[in-house]
Amino acid sequence: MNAVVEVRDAHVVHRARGGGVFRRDRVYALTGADLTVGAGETVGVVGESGCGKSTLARVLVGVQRPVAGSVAFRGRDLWTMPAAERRTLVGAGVGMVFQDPSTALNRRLTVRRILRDPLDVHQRGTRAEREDRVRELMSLVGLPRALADALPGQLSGGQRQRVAIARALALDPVLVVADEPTSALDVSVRAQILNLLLDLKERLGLALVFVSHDIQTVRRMSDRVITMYLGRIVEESPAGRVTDAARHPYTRALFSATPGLLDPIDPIPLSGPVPSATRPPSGCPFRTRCWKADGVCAGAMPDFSAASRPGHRYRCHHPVQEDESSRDPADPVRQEP
Ligand SMILES: Nc1ncnc2c1ncn2[C@@H]1O[C@H](COP(=O)(O)OP(=O)(O)OP(=O)(O)O)[C@@H](O)[C@H]1O
Repeated sequence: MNAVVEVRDAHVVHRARGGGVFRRDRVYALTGADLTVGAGETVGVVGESGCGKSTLARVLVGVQRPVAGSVAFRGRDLWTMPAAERRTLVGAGVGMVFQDPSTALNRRLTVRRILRDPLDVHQRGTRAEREDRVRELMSLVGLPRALADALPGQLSGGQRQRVAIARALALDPVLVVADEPTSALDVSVRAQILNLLLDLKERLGLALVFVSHDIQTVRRMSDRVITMYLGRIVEESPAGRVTDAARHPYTRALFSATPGLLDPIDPIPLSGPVPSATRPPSGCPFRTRCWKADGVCAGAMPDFSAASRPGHRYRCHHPVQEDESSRDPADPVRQEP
């Protein structure tokens, strides 16, 4: 695989929010993350709220420095190069699309200025060429030219997200990272924005990392699905088979709870809350909610095992069998953190 970005054993630890200067709690937002995104592929990232999806996205685009581990963009280690070089390399090579275009766009700038800004900052072409590029970008994302002088507040939510996507594409990136790009939009325009992203990805040969709570959408959009739980990547599987071939109990449970599957599977209810990211359980972090967990799971987080299909791997001591359709009826054995 021709790698665009490679994250190796990345850890991100935050100081817990609130609690004043004497509070020393640490939030383990990302632990030992390994991920390679290849040229032209779409990688979906799923997991419950707070599991570290956005943190992983921020690490991928070089705005969050891991406390340990490495991030290489097109083969170059981002955190050993000077900051200015990193900003130029990532600024031109990666586009980022955020959840809420109302806050991601400067309210005082016209569409034209918003789209010209990255071209000005990176000094791309002459002024006339930049204006041409702005028109080209607007047409690429299906925005009428008449909107060039509009302010974000004069646009609909869908149009604003089109502007945000056009801005992300301004410098011809090789990778676009979209973090919940449709969750702030009306249901009626979500499909249009998703189709636009897929269409652009195909036309421009982009790699796309797609972070979403919407598991069905991730499955439809992606070549590969990454499942995260409490700061860890627990499974990586080809998207087409994720509902029936996933081996990690958490991936199975997550997808089983998704309405609207073509082939519905028996729902696997997860009991109990997600443990705190300030005090993750020892061993496998999912063990406190897992019906398969035993003492082994409390001891250590297993390394990745390769499943039978290429591109499919998981970290679990007691993986679900591929033909195991539902939760084991035996009483769940849950371990205390
Ligand atoms: N700047 C920060 N300071 C302290 N804790 C943080 C910070 N950013 C994230 N966290 C914590 O790190 C963990 C991972 O957060 P992250 O936003 O990556 O999760 P997420 O899966 O994207 O969540 P959501 O789906 O709700 O957006 C959470 O426990 C979150 O509260």
